[in-house]
Amino acid sequence: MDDGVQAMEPTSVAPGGRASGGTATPEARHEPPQLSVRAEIALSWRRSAACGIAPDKKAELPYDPDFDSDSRLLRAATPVVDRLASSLADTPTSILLADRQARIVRRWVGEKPLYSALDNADAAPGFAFAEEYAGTNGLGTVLEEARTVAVRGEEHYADFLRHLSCVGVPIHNPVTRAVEGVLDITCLADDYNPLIPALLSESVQHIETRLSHLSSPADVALVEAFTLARRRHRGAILGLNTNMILTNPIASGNLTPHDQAVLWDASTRLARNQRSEVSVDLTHGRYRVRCQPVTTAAHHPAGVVLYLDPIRSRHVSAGYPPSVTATSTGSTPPPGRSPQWRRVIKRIQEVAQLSDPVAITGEPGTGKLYLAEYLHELSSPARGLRVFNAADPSEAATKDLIIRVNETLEQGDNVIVRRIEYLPTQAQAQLRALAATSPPSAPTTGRLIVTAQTTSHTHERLEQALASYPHHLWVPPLAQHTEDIADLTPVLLTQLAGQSTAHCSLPTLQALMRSPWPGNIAELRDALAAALNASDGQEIQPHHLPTWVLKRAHQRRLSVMEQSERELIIETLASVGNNRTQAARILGIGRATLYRKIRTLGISTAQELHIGTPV
Ligand SMILES: Nc1ncnc2c1ncn2[C@@H]1O[C@H](COP(=O)(O)OP(=O)(O)OP(=O)(O)O)[C@@H](O)[C@H]1O
Repeated sequence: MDDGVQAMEPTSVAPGGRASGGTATPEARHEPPQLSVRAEIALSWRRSAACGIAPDKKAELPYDPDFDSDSRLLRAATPVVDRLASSLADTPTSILLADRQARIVRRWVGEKPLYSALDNADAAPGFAFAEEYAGTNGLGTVLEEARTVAVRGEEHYADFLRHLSCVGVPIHNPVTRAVEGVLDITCLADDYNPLIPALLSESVQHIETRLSHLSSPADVALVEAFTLARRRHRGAILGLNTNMILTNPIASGNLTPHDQAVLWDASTRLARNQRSEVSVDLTHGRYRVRCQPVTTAAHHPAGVVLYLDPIRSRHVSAGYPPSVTATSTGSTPPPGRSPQWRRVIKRIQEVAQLSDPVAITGEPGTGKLYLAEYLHELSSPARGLRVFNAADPSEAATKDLIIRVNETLEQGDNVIVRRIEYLPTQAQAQLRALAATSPPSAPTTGRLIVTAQTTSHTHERLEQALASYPHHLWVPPLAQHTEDIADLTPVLLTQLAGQSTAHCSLPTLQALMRSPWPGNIAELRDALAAALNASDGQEIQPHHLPTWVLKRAHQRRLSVMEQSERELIIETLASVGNNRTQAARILGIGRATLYRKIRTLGISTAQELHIGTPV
């Protein structure tokens, strides 16, 4: 009988030491014969093996019971599945509803004995069955394949699921066509009924219709505008709002998540400056970006459609002038492609051709030392480099410091003196005098570079001292070049993790770009260090970021009242591990009110707290 599952040619396979077909035994699984399994199962086994899943060990599935019980998926699915469940009551079947992370958000169980079979397999609300944790199964594999999949008994990759058979059907968002979740029927392995897929498909159709009625007017307006734009424009197009990102094939093939974050930032700046066009450097070159704001029928903002047209090829414009590329100097330019940052790099590049002393100033943590070291590498990499810190009490004996700086310069090594604002006026004058006596004409003498923290309150004497250096470079605060955060984060994460496996998801980058960063790059680095710690070292999601970052990263100007309410909610959620039931109780409001506030105060729209799917 046609069971509604796409027919597949059998394949001979034994992935991960896994035997196949209905004859596998625990022993045979370790020394498997090459048997035939359906191709989709074989593929899934290969993925499971590649994830390092041990078939004979019970998987440690991620467990998070604190999901949004009022999510759009649950609201759309519950009445439909209630009806299906009542028609299946007293049958040996259960129905599972999972979100797009393959986490079970609700289950309906027919006959009572099935409870223990499901519980033994952790098939209960809160547990996530993504393939990377659970191996081949009727939830995670459906999400991987984005289509209906049946997994019968021994087709499961892991032993702890082999007493069950299941079929999962993906639930698509009718507006975006993205998969929103999975509806699954699970039964004991021998109770599999080939009618199940058809039964599920019908229910899923009803759920999708209900989802379309629940879609936000903003999402519907954006999808409509994007669909229209697709027909008219041959190049890359993006549709963006805080809930979703839509791309045509040219855009999805060419844009990295970083590019998407850069474009998101560009569109925000365009809106702020009421401009409609900007040039942006992306991974594959420079693009002219035109921005079309989209509104709902009621004239509320719904997002933007961005049209991208290439200006030059990657070879000409790599975001940096060719003369500062890694190959020309042996050093990598500090990351960033904003006009402000490029100006800094260009100045360093110019100054690197000379050997005069240089003063680098800026707010705390803007990367002055990093740039000073880069200047050293660009100008005279063969020389040694010594860094002195005037703020360090152990180096504060200024007389010694001046002597040691002098000696080092005379030896021909370059010197960086950090935080010279800590030096007494007289010592600053001595340092300046040293600078004056290390002339460009003395090729054997090292180069002096000083850095100082300056703010709007910087003392006039320090200003004068700095002005007397032949070259004075000012480093802009990070708030003035937040678009560079997309380029900075991978470099900072590599600095922190020692390797480049970790990366930020787009919502995380969006949250980072919305933050004001009074402590500049040093503070961004601290935030990423904390996030890295909280994550699994792979993908950093907004909920991994420290709450102080999230608190600042609001999207719209809130009133003072709203702002303090927002902070209170974030703090309360953080204090109870993001458990919304507890948070609502502490705050003395109902859960539904809390969800509404989370949404209206812009806490969850970028999944900042990982407290459910944005709606
Ligand atoms: N452009 C950059 N790219 C990558 N990492 C950077 C960059 N700028 C700064 N960092 C990192 O950020 C941290 C702070 O930078 P740095 O010490 O250079 O700041 P600073 O302005 O000299 O600080 P201070 O104001 O305390 O003197 C360092 O860990 C540094 O490695």
